[in-house]
Amino acid sequence: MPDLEARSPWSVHQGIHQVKISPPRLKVNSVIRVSGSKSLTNRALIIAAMAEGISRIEGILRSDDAYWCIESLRELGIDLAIEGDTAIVTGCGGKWPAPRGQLYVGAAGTVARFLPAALAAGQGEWTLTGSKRMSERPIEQLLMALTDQGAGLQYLNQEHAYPFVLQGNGLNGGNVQLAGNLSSQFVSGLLVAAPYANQPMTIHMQGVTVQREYVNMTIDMMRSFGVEAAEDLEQNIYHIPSGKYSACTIKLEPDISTCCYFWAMAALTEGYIRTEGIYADRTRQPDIEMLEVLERMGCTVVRGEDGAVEVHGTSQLRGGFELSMARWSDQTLTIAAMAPFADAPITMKDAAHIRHHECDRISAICTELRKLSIRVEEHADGLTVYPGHPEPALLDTYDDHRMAMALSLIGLKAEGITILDPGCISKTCPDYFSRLRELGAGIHFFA
Ligand SMILES: O=C(O)C1=C[C@@H](OP(=O)(O)O)[C@@H](O)[C@H](O)C1
Ligand SMILES: C=C(OP(=O)(O)O)C(=O)O
Repeated sequence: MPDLEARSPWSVHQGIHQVKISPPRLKVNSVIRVSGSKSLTNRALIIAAMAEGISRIEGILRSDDAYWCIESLRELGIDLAIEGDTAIVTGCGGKWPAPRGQLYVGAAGTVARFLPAALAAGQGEWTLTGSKRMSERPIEQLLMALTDQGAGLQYLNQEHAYPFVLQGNGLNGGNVQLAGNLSSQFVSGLLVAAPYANQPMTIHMQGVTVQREYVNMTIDMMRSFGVEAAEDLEQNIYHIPSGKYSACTIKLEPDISTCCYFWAMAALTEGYIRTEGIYADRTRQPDIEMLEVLERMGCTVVRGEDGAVEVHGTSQLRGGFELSMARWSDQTLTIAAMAPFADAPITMKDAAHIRHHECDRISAICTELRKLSIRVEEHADGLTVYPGHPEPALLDTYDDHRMAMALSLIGLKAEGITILDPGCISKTCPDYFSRLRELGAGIHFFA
């Protein structure tokens, strides 16, 4: 059952239980403007809230994940105005105006993992709660590190999990050990808060950090607000000097994870999609890797100097390869949805940690592809999908926006695809189905 409490006032399709997607009569052919990156939006909002001065963040994402970030910051006493897709944030210099409060993070991993460290750097006591799924997602390694750094933690249900009461006593700084094998968000959260520690901090990462590009996005955002964190890949450490963020005006890149669905639509329908505002050779967003895979599948991709990306689809998608999703695992589901239409099997691996995302994504996508009579093999860290003709089916989406958006792609090529709980897309892309309709797909909602 979806946790509807996590659907914010910015969510859509309330009371709609199913949506049937039918293939467009014509090939998609459109220019798409995608909203700001969810990951960049929540980084910029939290850092701006900690900064000295008033920041202007242009191109924010208006979705559930951003909404709960904004609401949490307002609950902390931050003066935060939203004008269209611009946020004006009056920073507190690391001293949260409201030293007590109830913070709800929804289903947003970025808020759930970034806020605790930012609070621990301050003084106060707050109760943090989240969606049902958030209480099942890993956060122990981060909370252990914060405890070592001086935070007080009282768990209200399961140990080392949401919900909990956090007492901020300031961060000690110095050496911190942290693992990144379950999520890159733990180190991102600690990095964001580290400048406000009582002394410079050195984070010693233990082993491999998944989706490490997101940590680079964090470091870049910190730099935009005036703090330079140093990364030593050899020693697997991050060193953060003491300091404060300075307010700035920043324009956020579009969300490339969302762009991937539209690029996939061109691939699947032998159509054409142009997105703008993305400099493919400069972005840190790891899902940009999708473009190379679309080329490998036979599409033509143009990476414009002007920030335009064009994807031209092909009559027959090519398969017969294996992909490591370690760097860009959010697109595992998108690739899996396209794979039945390739001419040979596609294997995705190195994505075990997505079993801890909005749902156990490997198990979920295998289950739903089998409902479509697609042959699929589940592996501990991924899956192999074989070519096939999806049969009509009613598909579950597990309260997971990426399950809903990926499975909907199948409806652009196969008849009879209906998915449950379309509103779950509100986590990062509330206008997804209206966009699909604009592109010519048949979209029929059922209460
Ligand atoms: O830091 C971020 O903005 C994100 C990090 C990744 O999570 P994990 O590192 O937990 O896989 C990614 O899947 C998520 O969509 C956004
Ligand atoms: C895993 C995701 O989000 P988060 O971890 O930020 O909730 C996602 O958007 O696919």
